[in-house]
Amino acid sequence: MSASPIALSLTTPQAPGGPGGATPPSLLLERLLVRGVRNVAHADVQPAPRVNVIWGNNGHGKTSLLEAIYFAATSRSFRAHRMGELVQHGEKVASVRARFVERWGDLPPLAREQVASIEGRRCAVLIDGNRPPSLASFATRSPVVAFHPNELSLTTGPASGRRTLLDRLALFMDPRSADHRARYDRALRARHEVLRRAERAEAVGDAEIEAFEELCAVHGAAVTRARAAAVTALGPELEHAFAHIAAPGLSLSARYAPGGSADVQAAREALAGQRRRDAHRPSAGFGPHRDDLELSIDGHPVRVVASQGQHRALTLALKAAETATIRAARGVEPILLLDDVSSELDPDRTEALLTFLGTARGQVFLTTTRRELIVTPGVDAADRRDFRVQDGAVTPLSPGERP
Ligand SMILES: Nc1ncnc2c1ncn2[C@@H]1O[C@H](COP(=O)(O)OP(=O)(O)OP(=O)(O)O)[C@@H](O)[C@H]1O
Repeated sequence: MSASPIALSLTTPQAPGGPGGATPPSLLLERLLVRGVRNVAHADVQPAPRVNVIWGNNGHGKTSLLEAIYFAATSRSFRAHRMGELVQHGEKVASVRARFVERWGDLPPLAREQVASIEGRRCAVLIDGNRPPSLASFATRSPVVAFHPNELSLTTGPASGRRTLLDRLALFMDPRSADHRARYDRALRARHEVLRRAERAEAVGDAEIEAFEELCAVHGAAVTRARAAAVTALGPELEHAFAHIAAPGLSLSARYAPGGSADVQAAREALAGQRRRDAHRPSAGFGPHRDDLELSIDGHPVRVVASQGQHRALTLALKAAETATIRAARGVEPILLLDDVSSELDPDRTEALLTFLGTARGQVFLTTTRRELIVTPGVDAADRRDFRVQDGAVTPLSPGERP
């Protein structure tokens, strides 16, 4: 198959005081030690500050390496349903140790070591040897944005994917939102259980139902407010990114479609009024677990009017907008993790994505099976490093080894 090289229009950031002013604050992963993450039994990686190309054949561990970076930064995975999936078969523990450095112009760099590990179902995290106050505070320290092929269904798939996107943004804009979300989910499940017991004529007091509804109303309203703020911040970034990536002249709009209410009293009343019906449904008919992010092109829902190419462009625009929104909220360039983007996209769209993401000026990790396609003409040799992944072993390649 013949394919044109993907020109990554990245540049090496200017030194402080150079053209364009001070270096933008950025986050760098300087070193990564991986133990027992999927098929990567052991890896010691020292990435370049700008572009890192992770190259290898299918099924050799490229995505697992990206997943390890994501895990060290967020304590989560971008693809696992259960975190235990990351633990290498036959092992008990998976762990990743990462040295992150924040650079803020002329100020001395801020370095820290983050460790994330899983043992059984337990996930533990440390920052410089200390437990952070919460997983949310851990996840916001080192912002990363991952883009992997599954996300190509972000605009066509279920609303849960879009809610997850909003929650990631909300986390950076208001770290307490993650706690509200967790408490809301627990209260919602508990209310449902109580309603079912009541339906089976078991003795359930109104006070018990009201207590759970109160928790649903309070934490649900907080989730609704946080997601509404996330959509307000995301909207303009998304329009800008879409205009850049898709054909010009199309107007894109994003609207928050809440399934609940930001008003606690209104939420209380809605839940109380739906008890009988909710007992027979898989979940409550009211609340932020029913939220969606509605996207439309020229006033028509994207589900109905968008072509396949436009869906892809829109997904890329969502990731670019996520990056910009997190950058604005956190104040540093997020690290970008791009998994096998080129295999799913036509060359024009891929180039558009990479051109757009190139303006982000942060550290980039990307996986590919075709290393010869990734060309980075604006990047100094010292700012790019390529790694080969074979049977879970990660080896740096010298620049001379480039095809
Ligand atoms: N818990 C696990 N323990 C050991 N191996 C695993 C585990 N989970 C997945 N694997 C295997 O790890 C290998 C690497 O998977 P990975 O998705 O990282 O490959 P990849 O190089 O990104 O492939 P592709 O290019 O097809 O996306 C696969 O062969 C997979 O079956």
